[in-house]
Amino acid sequence: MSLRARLAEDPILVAPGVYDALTAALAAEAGFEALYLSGAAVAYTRLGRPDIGLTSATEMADTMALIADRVSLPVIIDADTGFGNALNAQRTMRMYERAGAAALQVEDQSYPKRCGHLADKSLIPQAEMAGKIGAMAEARASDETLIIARTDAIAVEGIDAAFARAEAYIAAGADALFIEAPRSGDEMTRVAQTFGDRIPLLANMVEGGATPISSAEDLQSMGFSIVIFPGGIVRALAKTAQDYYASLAQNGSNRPFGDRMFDFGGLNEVIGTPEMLAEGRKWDGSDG
Ligand SMILES: C[C@](O)(C(=O)O)[C@H](CC(=O)O)C(=O)O
Repeated sequence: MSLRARLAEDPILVAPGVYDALTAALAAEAGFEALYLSGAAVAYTRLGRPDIGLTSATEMADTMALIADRVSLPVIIDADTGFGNALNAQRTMRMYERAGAAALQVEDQSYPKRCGHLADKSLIPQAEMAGKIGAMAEARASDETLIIARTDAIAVEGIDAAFARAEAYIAAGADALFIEAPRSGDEMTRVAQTFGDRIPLLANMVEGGATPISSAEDLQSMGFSIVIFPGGIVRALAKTAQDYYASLAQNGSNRPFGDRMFDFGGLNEVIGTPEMLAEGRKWDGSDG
């Protein structure tokens, strides 16, 4: 089923954040139907730096291609601002589509952008963003590659302006809508009531961010069609890594941490080592 068709159906699509082929494989194994390749998670892990527009389109496209080579799930990729004007956004669309993305999320921040849950954001004009969406729609090779239009206007211009921008982005051809960082349950409900029955709506759950955390079930009953948990995996892994290194530094051994980590065989199972070695033997001429 195409992502577009899936978004028209219940239940809400839960797309966990991933940032490389390993996290994508683990999320696929857990049974998710789609993945979210988070720009924040790539900045956190590849650069060890915040989500403030430092990562490049090429780094994201490379990551996307590695994930598409490893898992066959649809991937929603964070295209940030499209990395410039409409022409840059068209190039980003073509690159990400070739790398295997099923949907691109593009936002109306001015460059350099920042995480939607940080202060001091700024926006490009509404008409310029509408043009960017139209340009991306024209550049895509397949109409099944979805454009998820994000507005960051709530924190900058207020919720009414955010809704006006969202209307313009729908008119420009957005396939789904992402109104970033509603600040209360009440604002979440307003977003859902205004748009939920007209276009697939995305909810963004950032632990400790501006929006109260709700369960997928509650978001579905509000009227949302997709929920992403973009950075949760990095927050979970970073905490484990910090504890792991502290334990190793203190003990000079991994033994005290043993019940919190895979051993050699355990990780090999996860990454498919037995299957790959068997596949290699099938082709290496050793079977006679
Ligand atoms: C969705 C997001 O664009 C991302 O990069 O994953 C971020 C999430 C985050 O910073 O945790 C966002 O701007 O909300």
